[in-house]
Amino acid sequence: MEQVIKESDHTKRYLIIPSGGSGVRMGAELPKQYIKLGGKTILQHTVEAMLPHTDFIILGVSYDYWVVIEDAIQRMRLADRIQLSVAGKTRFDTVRKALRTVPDGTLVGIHDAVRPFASKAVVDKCYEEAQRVGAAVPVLQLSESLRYHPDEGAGAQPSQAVDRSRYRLVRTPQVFWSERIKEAYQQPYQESFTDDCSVYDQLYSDLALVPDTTENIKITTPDQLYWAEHLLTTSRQERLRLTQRLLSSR
Ligand SMILES: C[C@](O)(CO)[C@H](O)COP(=O)(O)O
Repeated sequence: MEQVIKESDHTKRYLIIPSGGSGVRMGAELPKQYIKLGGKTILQHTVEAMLPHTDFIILGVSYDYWVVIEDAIQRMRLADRIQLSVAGKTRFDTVRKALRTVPDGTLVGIHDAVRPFASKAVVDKCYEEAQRVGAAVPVLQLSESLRYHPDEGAGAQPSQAVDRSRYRLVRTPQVFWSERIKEAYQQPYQESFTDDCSVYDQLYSDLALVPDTTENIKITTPDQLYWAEHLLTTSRQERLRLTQRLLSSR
């Protein structure tokens, strides 16, 4: 008999962190998730930040870093809640492989290895909203103007201003009913799949947008390392206090 999965079944929280990327945009010798900030790799910061909000974490790791990561995990608290899965050649392959280990009828988030600053409130809200509607993603409103830039080349149209209020920047963790995103990841890869929602969109339209905080940056380029170091060395309370002081200064 076919198993019927209800909305209320989606309570267990899985999280996949694809960590097989090479990080060419950072221009460092190591992939960006293995750069150290405050004595720990960015990946370790991300795992430590996400563990309290999830039941199981699956790290998609390439064979080159397998032993090092396994060793780092052994020394972490709650190591039994983390498992490794072999990374593929692309992010899409890595997520597809890791999804094989996730049971149906659960919630599964997919989160960038280089986003260690997702807030507790936003992560919880993404899992809660995904449980309710099927999928949820943190997004940020734009505070700068936006232009549409058509393809270059002969006969190209000029660039155009667009209405920024209709657009959102898309962040992670992106959370789904596991059976839905597993089904979506059965599709062949397309270039338009820049994140997991774009894979999900092909089959489903139920997706909640959760307002994100600006701090949940993806550490991609060298200048973002400064921000990351600052965010890691000050607590949220300290930053709020400083902001209040600056706002009230004359
Ligand atoms: C998933 C993502 O962070 C959403 O904004 C983004 O698409 C990842 O991009 P990358 O080029 O794979 O780092």
